[in-house]
Amino acid sequence: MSLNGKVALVTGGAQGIGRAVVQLLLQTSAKVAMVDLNKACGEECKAQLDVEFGEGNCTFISCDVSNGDALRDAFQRTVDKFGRLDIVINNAGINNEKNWEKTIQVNLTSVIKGTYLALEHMSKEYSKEGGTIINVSSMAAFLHSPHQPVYTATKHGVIGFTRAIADASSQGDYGVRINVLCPAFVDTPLLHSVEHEDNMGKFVKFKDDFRRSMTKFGVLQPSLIAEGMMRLIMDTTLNGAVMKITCSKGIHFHTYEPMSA
Ligand SMILES: NC(=O)c1ccc[n+]([C@@H]2O[C@H](COP(=O)([O-])OP(=O)(O)OC[C@H]3O[C@@H](n4cnc5c(N)ncnc54)[C@H](O)[C@@H]3O)[C@@H](O)[C@H]2O)c1
Ligand SMILES: CCCCC[C@H](O)/C=C/C=C\C=C\C=C\[C@@H](O)[C@@H](O)CCCC(=O)O
Repeated sequence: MSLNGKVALVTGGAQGIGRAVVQLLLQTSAKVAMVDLNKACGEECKAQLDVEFGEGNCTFISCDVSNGDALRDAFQRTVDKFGRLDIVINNAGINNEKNWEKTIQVNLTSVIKGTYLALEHMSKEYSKEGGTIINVSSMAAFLHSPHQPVYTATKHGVIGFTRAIADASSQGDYGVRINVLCPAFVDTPLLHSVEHEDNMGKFVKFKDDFRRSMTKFGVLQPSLIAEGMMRLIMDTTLNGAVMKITCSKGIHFHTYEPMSA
């Protein structure tokens, strides 16, 4: 399994799930642009990856994905540095029910913008060579919690948008496969943010419910989510697929009823 000659851009790549996929992409010989808001974490992560994989394979771009101009610039800088773009993972996400408008901006609006920018750089519509996009949703889109109403809404939105744009890609012959990934609970710093009133506002009172769900359903490691992403990247038959990753069923796919009149 090699991605030699391929270039990937991963948002939220400095930590958690994003970091695990950056690592796996480098292991499979892709060049990677790690796009993240957290400059200190991003620079430290890049320094470690340079030691492990050699300089010149990974670049860190400091960027807030909710700033449209900065996100556009991050895509351009990736192509300027590595000469092309083949894989885009719109992964950056937050969990903030207090500043819920920001949650919509980061988790949904930026995923939509990231998808459109990816298409500008990869779609045959723009005379490019094709590629693949993964948008990160959550099992919260299937098993909601009273603790995270707006987070849940954004993750539903990511699935709806991704399935529709994937259809547009296949019908419009864009040459770009676009899929969505829904992890259950994953052991990352984000998961621990559910404990805090600064993030959760009045919904913090449901944190015991949330903790019970974590105990019931278990907590996954980021490396398994990266493995799921690699499958979405490699399997050229997949477009508009909704991959779920849970402790009970591992990596599997959601099935939808065919539409009837
Ligand atoms: N951890 C879980 O249990 C879990 C479960 C399902 C889905 N997810 C989703 O997976 C994705 C990654 O989450 P994680 O658990 O790795 O979180 P994390 O907080 O560990 O990492 C997220 C990364 O995104 C970056 N980021 C946040 N806001 C940003 C912004 N505006 N611009 C650029 N970068 C930004 C952070 O700096 C961080 O490096 C998110 O979309 C999240 O909703 C997480
Ligand atoms: C701040 C981060 C929040 C993360 C939210 C997280 O993604 C929410 C997960 C919610 C539920 C997970 C449930 C997992 C259940 C499975 O083990 C299984 O029982 C259900 C399988 C259903 C299916 O795959 O069809």
